[in-house]
Amino acid sequence: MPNFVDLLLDAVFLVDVHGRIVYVSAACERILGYTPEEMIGKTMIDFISPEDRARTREEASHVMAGHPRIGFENRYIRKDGSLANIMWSARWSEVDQLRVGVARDITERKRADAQQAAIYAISEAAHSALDLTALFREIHQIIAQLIPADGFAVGMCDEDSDLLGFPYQLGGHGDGSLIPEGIVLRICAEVIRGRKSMVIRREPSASIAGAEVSPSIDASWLAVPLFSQKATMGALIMKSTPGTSYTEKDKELLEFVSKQAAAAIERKQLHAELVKIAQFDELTGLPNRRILHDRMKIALARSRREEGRTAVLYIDLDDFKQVNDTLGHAAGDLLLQEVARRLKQCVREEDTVARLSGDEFVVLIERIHQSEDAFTAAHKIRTVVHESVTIDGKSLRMMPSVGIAFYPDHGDHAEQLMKHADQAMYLAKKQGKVSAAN
Ligand SMILES: Nc1nc2c(ncn2[C@@H]2O[C@H](COP(=O)(O)OP(=O)(O)OP(=O)(O)O)[C@@H](O)[C@H]2O)c(=O)[nH]1
Repeated sequence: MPNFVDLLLDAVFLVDVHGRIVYVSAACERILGYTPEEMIGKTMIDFISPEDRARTREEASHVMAGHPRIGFENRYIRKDGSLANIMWSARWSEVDQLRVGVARDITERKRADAQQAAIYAISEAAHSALDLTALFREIHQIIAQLIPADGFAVGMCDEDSDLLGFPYQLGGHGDGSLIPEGIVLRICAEVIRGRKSMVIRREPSASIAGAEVSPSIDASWLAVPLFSQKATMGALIMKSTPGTSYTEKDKELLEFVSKQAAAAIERKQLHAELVKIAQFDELTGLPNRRILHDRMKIALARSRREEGRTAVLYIDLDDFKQVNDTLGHAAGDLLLQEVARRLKQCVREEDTVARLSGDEFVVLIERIHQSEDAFTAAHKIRTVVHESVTIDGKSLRMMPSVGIAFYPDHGDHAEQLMKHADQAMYLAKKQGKVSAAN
């Protein structure tokens, strides 16, 4: 074979009928780390990644049966233990009784393609995932395509308490339990605090945050921080499959993908925050008018189906303005929060307590058997809200006026019922007692 073959960037292999390498060009050293001398005389299949051996054997028989092929791909184990993705052009030479194969190293291209695909997939998931949990699940699946793992978890710092929690974790066998090992907590805390990725190989002597890793843990760990625009919001952590170890390359890959993952998580968190703002009253945390309207529509549809009754209680505090005027707006805010808390106490978990605006609240009580049930709730509300409350060292007593309207007695639709309950509340305010719509 003339020498110029050694100038080729691809490696040329000649393999005999028994699968033994009889010649390989110099490029094999650049691609696989072995010199031609180290490869010649060896069985080709032994260099192939075990998962790819069966289909490579099949492919070789096909070529040897006289079917030349361009584009077959498989993975080889390099001398340093890493994997090389190879694309082949091969044919069988009947005269020479040799398989001629040209091997192209496509590892970098594969990696770049996989990274690109992962980035697209993650930004896609940021839009399509219904909530954060769904997004974490998708991020896990996308990363699992790139880096094999037996377990995956997302650690997130709570912004207020600074505590580390694991909103998502999955063991490799689907049992969901990656975290029994306290090691996960320690690695994540260390990665977040140090703002630096970590690869823990399987050496039993490895120490994390001053603690010895148990020698019984037959796994390698890979963790990278998730950076938000402002701070480190959490970390991604992966546990390797038994017997394998993560490399610096894996770390670089996960760091690369984690940037996209962090952006997607941040976007989803912001979205969840906006949805919350749009649905809940900021001061009291109660559902706002919009959610009340939605829940009323659902409740009325259910009542219609079940031929049941639903009560709407319209509540307005008497002389609330005076609290603002005498003690200040901040004191008024505290009072409204306390009233919200007490109103929730007065009804069942499944009933809705909403704040309409200012000192106006609505309680929606479903599945009322008799009108008396709603009156009982209204009297309880008057009693509980009227109990004294201390604000800024001053003891106050509020009295709510409560008006009630019933489905189907006072209307079929939310708007009609609200109007009737509001009118009943005005009547109650005048009369100083609970009032029902006419
Ligand atoms: N502190 C505080 N006050 C608010 C808020 N929203 C509205 N208000 C005030 O709540 C008061 C409600 O007024 P009204 O219900 O008309 O007055 P009221 O004194 O309760 O009178 P009656 O309902 O007739 O007994 C107004 O002074 C508003 O400025 C809020 O979020 N915080």
